[in-house]
Amino acid sequence: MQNRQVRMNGKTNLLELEEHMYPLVDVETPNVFRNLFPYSEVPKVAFNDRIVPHHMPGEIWITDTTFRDGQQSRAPYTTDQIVTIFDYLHRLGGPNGKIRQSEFFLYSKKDRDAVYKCLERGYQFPEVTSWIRASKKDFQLVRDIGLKETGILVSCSDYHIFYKMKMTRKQAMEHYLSVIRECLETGISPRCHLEDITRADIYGYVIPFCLELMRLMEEYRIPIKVRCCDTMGLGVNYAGAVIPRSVQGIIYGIMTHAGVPSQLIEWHGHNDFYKAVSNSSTAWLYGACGVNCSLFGIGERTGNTPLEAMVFEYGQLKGDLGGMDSRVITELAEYYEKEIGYEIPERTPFVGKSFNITKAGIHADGLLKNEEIYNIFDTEKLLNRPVEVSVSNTSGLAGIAHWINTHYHLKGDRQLDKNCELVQQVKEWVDAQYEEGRVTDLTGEELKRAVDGAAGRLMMELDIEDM
Ligand SMILES: CC(C)C(=O)C(=O)O
Repeated sequence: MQNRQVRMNGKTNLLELEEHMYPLVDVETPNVFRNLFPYSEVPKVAFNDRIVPHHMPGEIWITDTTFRDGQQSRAPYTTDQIVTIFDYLHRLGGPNGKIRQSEFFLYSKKDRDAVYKCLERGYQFPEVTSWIRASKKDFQLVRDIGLKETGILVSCSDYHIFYKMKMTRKQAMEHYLSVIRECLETGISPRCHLEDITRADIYGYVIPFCLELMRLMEEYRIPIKVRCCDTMGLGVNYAGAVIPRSVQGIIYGIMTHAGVPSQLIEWHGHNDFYKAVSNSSTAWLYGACGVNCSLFGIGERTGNTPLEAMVFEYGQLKGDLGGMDSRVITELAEYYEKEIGYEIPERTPFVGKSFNITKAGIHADGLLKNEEIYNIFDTEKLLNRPVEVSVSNTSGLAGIAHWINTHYHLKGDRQLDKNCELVQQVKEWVDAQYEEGRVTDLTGEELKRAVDGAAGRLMMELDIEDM
């Protein structure tokens, strides 16, 4: 056992690093954890009931990969679109830089133009960072552009080391360390993307490798980040699950046994098993300061951790939004739909058209009495999206009354009661539509015409301000 001091950002952490306890285990044949990943069967979760303590850092943040992993899986954005989205991210992240960084490709002239334009904005946050091929020429490029940090791919499972790179663990480790050394020599801070960490040998490869990274960090006095990439979305957050699938087990090992400080640990999730959000929150809870996300979760296959979801995870874990302006999420959703032509599935939390629309009449009745009964929070205040009802054959009088009150901004004693004559007349019209065989919801335009018609017949002034 050996004591070692690691100094970061002027602070000194005395770490008792068990350096000799975690030598590289240079196996002859790949360990693909067949017991957990039988391939022709569903993956398995095994438990050893080792409980990892919570260790949420005082400050946590979000980093963005909309323009890297996000863009890998869709048609490229134009330079103008990138700059506009970057502006939105800046506003969303607020003055405390809760959206701390955004990463960009530097491959083509178009990629670099976008970087220059975003840098010209002069924002402190999100900090522009890069993703490159790991070569001396590209490190120089990062430096010439004026960036401080770059992502480097250091795939860590035997699936990648043996099958893709055709190397042994020792060869892969030596190769990565020489590339990272080159990066440090250029004065650029490396962000090491440990691809496929949830299928990697954590104590036989990942921790020995991270120990080496921490040695290099001491030698060069340049921060080295460790990004834990759950490439196939296989991470789980169940208490007592075994590594490499246990998110908390991975974070704990890297922090405690490899001595990587929390501010240099990031989680990058994928949503193959619907776990991207809960795994990212788990990474925060157990010691990672950063979670890497993309807007609306757009990313490879089933996507990445949706950035907008982590805004609300942040709020729930920390007690407030830390200065983030969550209403910008709605502006971004509108921008994606109208300007980029990306259709957000309507039931997507926080941004889909239906996320706070209730259809059942019985729920609408509750909403009419008090909107808190059927709304997750004040969606009008936090997202500029008032709770709504959509009108169909099941909406009933309450649903129709709620629709009119919302769409005509009728508040307080101007609100219509579900039993009033106007609501009854509109309901008769709605019922007639479905008796004639209609099977779809009524559109806002159709309802507005029906309401205006009924109000005219009743010579009623709704005294409204239309939406
Ligand atoms: C390419 C790697 C770094 C990645 O994004 C992932 O593992 O998901």
